[in-house]
Amino acid sequence: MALYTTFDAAAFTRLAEAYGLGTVREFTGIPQGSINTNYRLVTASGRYFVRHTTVRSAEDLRFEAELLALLNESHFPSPRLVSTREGAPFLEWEDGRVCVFAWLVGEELSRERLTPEHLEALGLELGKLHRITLSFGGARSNPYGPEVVSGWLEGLKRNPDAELSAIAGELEGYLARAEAARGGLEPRGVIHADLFLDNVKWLGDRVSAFFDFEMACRDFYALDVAITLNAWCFDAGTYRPELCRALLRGYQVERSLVSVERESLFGHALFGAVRYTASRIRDFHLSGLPPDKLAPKDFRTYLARARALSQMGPEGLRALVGV
Ligand SMILES: Nc1ncnc2c1ncn2[C@@H]1O[C@H](COP(=O)(O)OP(=O)(O)O)[C@@H](O)[C@H]1O
Ligand SMILES: N[C@@H](CCOP(=O)(O)O)C(=O)O
Repeated sequence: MALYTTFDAAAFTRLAEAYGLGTVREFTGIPQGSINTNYRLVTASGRYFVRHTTVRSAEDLRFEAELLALLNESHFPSPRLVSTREGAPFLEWEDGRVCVFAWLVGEELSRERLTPEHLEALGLELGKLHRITLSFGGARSNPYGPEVVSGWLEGLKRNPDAELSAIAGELEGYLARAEAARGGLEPRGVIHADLFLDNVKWLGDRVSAFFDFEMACRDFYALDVAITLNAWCFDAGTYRPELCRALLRGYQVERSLVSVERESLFGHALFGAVRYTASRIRDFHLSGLPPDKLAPKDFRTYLARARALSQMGPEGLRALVGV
């Protein structure tokens, strides 16, 4: 979320009043995240995660709130969104919209600690998410689909930094290859769309929550699997086969990939690698915020994924992940 805006005690007092949270005790900015401003808020009634957005629409926030309500009802490990006193899922506040979540317990895992057991558990929960949300009626298309990513690359090609401009050209080639290798009549439904290490809390070896559902939308299930694979199973320039296989093993306990999804996995992974290389260049590399306000995320590690995928090709990826 980062810290794009600073809020003072008076603003948090107004917020606590609107939500009925009791007296404000402390509030601290959180530099992690990307496009929102986040705070940890402690009041007389407990600890909360406060997310202020200037980007998301009321419809986006309603989709997220309704999805979280279904996940909570289904006992899926997910955040509890706190409603305002008037029962609304968000509030127009400080020139944007704010959501308040109960503070989550657990810890985020670092890459060095990941084991196949973690990936199997993660895959299982991702499969459950896809299964549970079959009954969800909300509509939201992917805000970061191929047309949007292509527009980002167009813009980056005009960047005065020759290296960035050359990378944008390289990414356009990967995007075209990805688009040719995915899609068609693939199963679609509700996906998280941003399942990175810093969006999952763990209690021991158990997933205690998937969170940050702000990018959740309707798109290909296999894209969610591929985004997760890229995020969790690539380290020091290479995909780790034992982690990839464990992720797919866990996922398929809940939901088997159909043949067209196995074939498209490469296209989704390459698309995901391009999309996150480009968004990291835009949101982090070019942001201008110092690290105490925006914890940096390296676009080169995503470029490395795109290059590795491009080299291995569809059959190489299928062999690697065992599908
Ligand atoms: N409900 C929560 N409880 C505790 N910590 C949270 C909660 N939501 C987010 N965080 C922390 O804040 C960080 C940034 O949140 P995140 O939702 O990923 O931001 P962004 O949407 O900007 O990427 C997370 O990595 C996590 O450490
Ligand atoms: N997960 C993305 C950036 C989006 O930030 P998040 O904090 O909302 O996950 C990345 O790592 O590039």
